Amino acid sequence: MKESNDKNTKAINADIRNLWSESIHYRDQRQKFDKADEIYDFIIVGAGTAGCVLARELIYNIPNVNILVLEAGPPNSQINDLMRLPCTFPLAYRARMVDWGYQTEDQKMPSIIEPTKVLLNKGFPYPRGKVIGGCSQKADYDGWAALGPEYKIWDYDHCLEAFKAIENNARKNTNEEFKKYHGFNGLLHVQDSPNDNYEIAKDFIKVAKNLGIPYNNDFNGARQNGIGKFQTTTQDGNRCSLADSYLTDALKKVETYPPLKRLGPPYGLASGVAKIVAVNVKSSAHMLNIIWDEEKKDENIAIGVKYFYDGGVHNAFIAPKGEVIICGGAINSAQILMLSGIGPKNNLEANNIKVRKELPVGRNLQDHPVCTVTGKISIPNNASISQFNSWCNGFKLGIFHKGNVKGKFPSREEFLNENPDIQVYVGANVYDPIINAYVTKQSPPNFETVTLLSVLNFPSSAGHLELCSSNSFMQPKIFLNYYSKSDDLYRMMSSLKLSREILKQPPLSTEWGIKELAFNDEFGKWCSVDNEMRDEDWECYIRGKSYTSFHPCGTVKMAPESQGGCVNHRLQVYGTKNLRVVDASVFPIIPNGNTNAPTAMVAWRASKIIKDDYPLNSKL
Ligand SMILES: Cc1cc2nc3c(=O)[nH]c(=O)nc-3n(C[C@H](O)[C@H](O)[C@H](O)COP(=O)(O)OP(=O)(O)OC[C@H]3O[C@@H](n4cnc5c(N)ncnc54)[C@H](O)[C@@H]3O)c2cc1C
Repeated sequence: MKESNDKNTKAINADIRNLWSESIHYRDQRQKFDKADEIYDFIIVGAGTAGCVLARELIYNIPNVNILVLEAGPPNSQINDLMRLPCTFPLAYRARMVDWGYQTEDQKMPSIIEPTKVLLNKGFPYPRGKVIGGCSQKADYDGWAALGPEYKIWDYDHCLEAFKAIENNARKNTNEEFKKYHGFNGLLHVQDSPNDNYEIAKDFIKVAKNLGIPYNNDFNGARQNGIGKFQTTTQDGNRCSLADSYLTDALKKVETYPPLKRLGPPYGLASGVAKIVAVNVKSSAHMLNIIWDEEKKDENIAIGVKYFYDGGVHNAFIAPKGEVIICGGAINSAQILMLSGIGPKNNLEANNIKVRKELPVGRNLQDHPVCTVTGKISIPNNASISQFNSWCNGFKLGIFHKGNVKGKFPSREEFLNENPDIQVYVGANVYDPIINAYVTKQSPPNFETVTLLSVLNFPSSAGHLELCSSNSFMQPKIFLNYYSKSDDLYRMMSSLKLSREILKQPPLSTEWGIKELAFNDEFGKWCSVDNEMRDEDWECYIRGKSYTSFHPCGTVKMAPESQGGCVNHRLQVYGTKNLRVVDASVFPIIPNGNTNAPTAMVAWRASKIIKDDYPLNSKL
């Protein structure tokens, strides 16, 4: 008898699952909910990296909950392969539909080399994914843990456990050392670049070796310095979105609680007898602000969210024990809190927003600035051209080194230092905005380029955000403050000097005929004397050509309140109840590497914390 009941329940669940996935497939989320239906255990705002991981981990690990995920952008299926190919993603983020279209502010700054002069950091487009799916060092996370005794849950060992839990590394024949640092059963797919055994890559490695840069076959292992091939978050050569993996998996769980009995054909589901245990994703649903419990005004209890969807404003509420979890990314999470009355007093009052809790939300904006050196290739024979073209599929090689704080060419010790602070991407016909603008104007482009793109992985400078309206559709002002601290400028300068030197070395300069571009030619004139770049020329070059590596974070800093924190070690917003922020905005210190995996790591760790707090809440 029990067995037949179980079978019935399974059949019903399968039916519900099919209906559910069909409705998601057609984005048919337009059914009207009445207020009673708009109650969820968790409301997650934002289906980017963090939101997708969190939704999946919560639905599988906390029994019998339902989750609403609100995402302002469209489902990622709408832009298909543009998003998925490693080489075309720069085109995807220019697609208005999937980008918030942000722009950073122009900033005048005193020159560091010649303090009497004022130089301009020009504003530039600041892409932030608006779509479903929207390597670090030990020292990074031990730095987080050093914020206080209770922050130990964010030390390197805890974070490594989370990194390994989310990773699905496809490398074959791995040794014990590799297994110490990598996971093989998670949903974040990671693989070596396919078909990357190109002669030009080998020549870059040879040149680097001659300059004293060691080879590194795993930047995400024990040691980060050296030159080597990147592993990327791709599966079968396509970029791997967390929506494809984590959110899709989350949507597979659809059950009822308590389990339903089949009452009669076709489904016989009596209304009101059960709750659907599932993740409900609403795309094109823009959260406006938090709904607070007005009866207990002083306690700042979040009870739900207000959002714009399907042409109207809707409310969604949380059930007892429930939480609102903001995963809107470093710009939007800060903006959402500020719009809801949590932030710097002056800025909120200037925008007629009632201050509920004064916190430095939007400060501590950290990012990895990028600057490039590009060379033009004169391919010696046709065979190499085709080989070169196939190498153009994204960035293949990385060089990690310590930058020189006096701006000099890095020393051998700096190459051997195992805590590098600069990452150089090497790629062909890739993203150098100035050169690309010229090359793409020509049809077909009449030359090939190779770009070395230096990223300041551990910047000292921090920027901030400012709200300029209480309208949630208006972008906040973004002040990046790149190179406001001198060591940032000098370290970047040292890396660009290295890149320039690499391109001058044979066989790159001889067999590949590489000649640097845009230092003193029709594409750019930066040398004030002959072909020499003096430090003042480098400063103008760096301020004039730098842009973002798309890694903003830190604007809702996790730290004790006395140290400028906005959320505590459990990611709860100070001075509020039922409200957490889980995404790149909580990083207290920017990770010394790309930010996607660390964000997924934070979300995975947060899911454990939220699970631990869930039964505790119920006793209150
Ligand atoms: C073009 C580009 C390329 C990148 N490439 C890499 C890379 O190669 N490697 C790497 O490691 N990192 C890369 N990054 C960085 C990485 O994507 C981010 O660090 C990571 O996505 C941050 O995750 P998040 O969850 O904090 O925010 P996001 O992934 O940005 O997610 C936030 C989500 O919240 C939604 N949202 C915001 N506000 C609202 C609202 N009011 N209502 C509803 N929904 C809202 C947004 O639309 C978005 O989907 C790249 C970023 C960009 C923009």
